[in-house]
Amino acid sequence: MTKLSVNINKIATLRNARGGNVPDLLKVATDIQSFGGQGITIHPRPDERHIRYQDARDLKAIVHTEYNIEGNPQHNFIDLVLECKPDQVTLVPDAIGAITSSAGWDTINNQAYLAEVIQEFQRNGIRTSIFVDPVLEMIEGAKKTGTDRIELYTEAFAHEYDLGNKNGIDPYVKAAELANELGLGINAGHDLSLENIQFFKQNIPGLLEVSIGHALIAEALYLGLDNVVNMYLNKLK
Ligand SMILES: CC(=O)[C@@H](O)[C@H](O)COP(=O)(O)O
Ligand SMILES: NCC(=O)COP(=O)(O)O
Repeated sequence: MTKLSVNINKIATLRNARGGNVPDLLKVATDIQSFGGQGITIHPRPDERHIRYQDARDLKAIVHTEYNIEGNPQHNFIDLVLECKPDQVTLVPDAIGAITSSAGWDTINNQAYLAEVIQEFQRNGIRTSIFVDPVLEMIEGAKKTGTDRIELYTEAFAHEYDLGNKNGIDPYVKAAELANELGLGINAGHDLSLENIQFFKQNIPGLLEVSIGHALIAEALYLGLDNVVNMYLNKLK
């Protein structure tokens, strides 16, 4: 089974545009779970342009499905995650001020650093996942960090799929096969959508979880949040 974790960054973007509490992030997270969403993902960025650190704390009491916090493990982020104790932390090598995530970890050059941070989270009972490109050396490197899971960075797949090129899945299939062989759990995310999710799910062996935000919230403008969550759940069966 592949779990759907809904990334609610864009709800916070909308809220922050007016400085009040509309839409109410905590209510949206509650509703997504009652609609069937199997997890909530947030990616607090250092400038707090969408998710604020206080949101991460407040969500702890609200998320009764799987709580996943993503981010670059700088000191403030590490402290926040250790305080919130989510079910899972996903480490992403974002540059400060990056518009969005744009690359996976170099798991070879950052191996010692990642291993140290991962151990700290695991000691605190938090499952770890690290964001990686579908490159075999990087999957092997991920294994050596001790992480529980990897998150395959799916932007390249989504881009190729949009262009009508289904071969864009090939590196992801090879990466997933290797991850399965090595005993790494597999998550995936970035630019997944109602258009491409079923093809991705059907081709990736052992896909445990997808986190989807940007497209899902945009689709909900036309189709409604309840409906969209259930459309994803059907495609992930
Ligand atoms: C790791 C990943 O691919 C997504 O979480 C992405 O980082 C979303 O962040 P933004 O909503 O800030 O674009
Ligand atoms: N980890 C990926 C994620 O949470 C959502 O990415 P996107 O759907 O907003 O591109």
